[in-house]
Formats: sequence, structure tokens, C-alpha cells
Amino acid sequence: MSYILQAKDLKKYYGKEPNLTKALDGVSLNIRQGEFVSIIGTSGSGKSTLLNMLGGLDNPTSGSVVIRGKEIERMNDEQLTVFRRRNIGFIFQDYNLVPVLNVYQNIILPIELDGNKVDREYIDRIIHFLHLEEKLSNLSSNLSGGQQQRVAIARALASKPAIILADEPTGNLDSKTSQDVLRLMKVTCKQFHQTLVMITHNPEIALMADRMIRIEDGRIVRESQTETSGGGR
Ligand SMILES: Nc1ncnc2c1ncn2[C@@H]1O[C@H](COP(=O)(O)OP(=O)(O)OP(=O)(O)O)[C@@H](O)[C@H]1O
Repeated sequence: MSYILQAKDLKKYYGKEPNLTKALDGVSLNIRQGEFVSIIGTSGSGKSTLLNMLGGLDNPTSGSVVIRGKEIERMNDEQLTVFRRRNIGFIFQDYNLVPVLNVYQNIILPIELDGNKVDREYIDRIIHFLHLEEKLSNLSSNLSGGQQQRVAIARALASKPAIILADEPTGNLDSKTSQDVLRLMKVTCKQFHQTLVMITHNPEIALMADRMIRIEDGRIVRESQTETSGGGR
């Protein structure tokens, strides 16, 4: 079985004894292409740290991350930046939109950075699903939190990356919008065989994944297939 994303005994320690924090303390994970995995756990359990490591945004203290067979620690900064842009779409808790660009420009930014052609029909579909039609020419800095979150989701989906890493992607949306957005993400991910790894506090949202991983004190304490796995996607 080949995996698209693997973590091998990942550890991330901050500080020194007696103030040592073991943000990640030996996490190993194998994720298949097209799989939708949710990561759930209390505040401070290590979820964001894990997602940052999986996306090559931070270096582990030890252990390794393998994406599409490549050990990302072996890449230099420039190689990693390009590799990330081509393979991974991020949805961050704080959105990371470019404030001086409008909504449409933000959405297509990763595509343009890579010099690729914009699939306008596909982008329009995402925009429609995320109810962003009316906002396309607004500066992203003038949007509400929930609107910015939807732009960040659209941007992550826009370039059809093989892997989407999402940190609380629906944290600012009401429960109905959250479920609608998650359904859209599931449909597009399935259509393009994308792999989705999502952090959430919300058990209902977590259960929409194929597999749910619970993390506590930097360790995986439970893994379970959900009822939606095995064909329900
Ligand atoms: N840069 C840092 N320096 C020191 N400690 C850190 C740093 N980043 C994270 N930590 C610590 O590592 C632990 C895990 O943090 P992390 O942000 O991964 O948790 P989380 O599960 O994502 O929390 P939340 O749900 O609140 O976002 C916490 O104890 C946190 O204080």
C-alpha cells in the first residue's frame, strides 16, 4: 500500500527542562490518497503543531514527514516552497489572505504563482458553493471572519492540490454553513482524488471524515473509522 502522506515518529519539543513542552511526542500516521481524516483533541493537545509538520511549515525535533514518497526534510527551502505550492492547499485558522488583493485575486493567487491557467468554470463553481459571488471585487481585509474563512477555503480548493490541510476550516461559520462547506469540500476532494486532513473541535464535523484521529498530549490516543467511510463519501 502506498501512502500520499506519512508521519514517522514525529516529535516536536519546545523549551528545556523544567519547562519542556512536548507538543508532539511520537506521532506516526499513514494517510491514503483520497482519504479524509479529521484530527480532534482538546486545546493545546498538539493538533496545529502536527498539521504544520505535515505541511512542512515547521521542522520536527525528530522524526520525518514523507509526502508522495519524498522526505520533505531533505528539501532546501526553495524546493520545499515550490513542492508545497504544487501539492498542498492550506486553510489556516487566521486565513492568511492577502489584504491588498480582492477576493477573486486571493482565490486564484496560488494558480497564478505557479504560472498555471485558471479553470474558470471550476473556480466559478467553488465561488457559487461558497456564496462569494457578490464579494469577488471586495478587498479581503473588508470581509467578516466567516467570509474570509470561505475565501481561504476557495483558495485552497482552487488549484486542486493533492493534499488539503485545514486547521478548523469552519470554526467561524454557523452550524448549517459549516456542514454545507464541509459537504462541498468532500465532493470536490472526491472528484479530484484529493486528500483532506482537517483539525476540528467539533465532533459532528469530525464524524464527516472517513477516519477520526484523537490526539492528547502530543500523542495519538485513538483512531477510528467513521460510519461515512467505506463508500459514503
Ligand atoms: N512556538 C511555540 N513555543 C512554545 N510552545 C509552543 C509553541 N507552539 C506550540 N506550543 C505548545 O505546544 C502545545 C501544542 O500546541 P498546538 O498549537 O499544537 O495545540 P492545538 O491542539 O492546536 O491547540 P488549539 O486547539 O488551542 O489550537 C501547547 O502546549 C502549546 O503551548
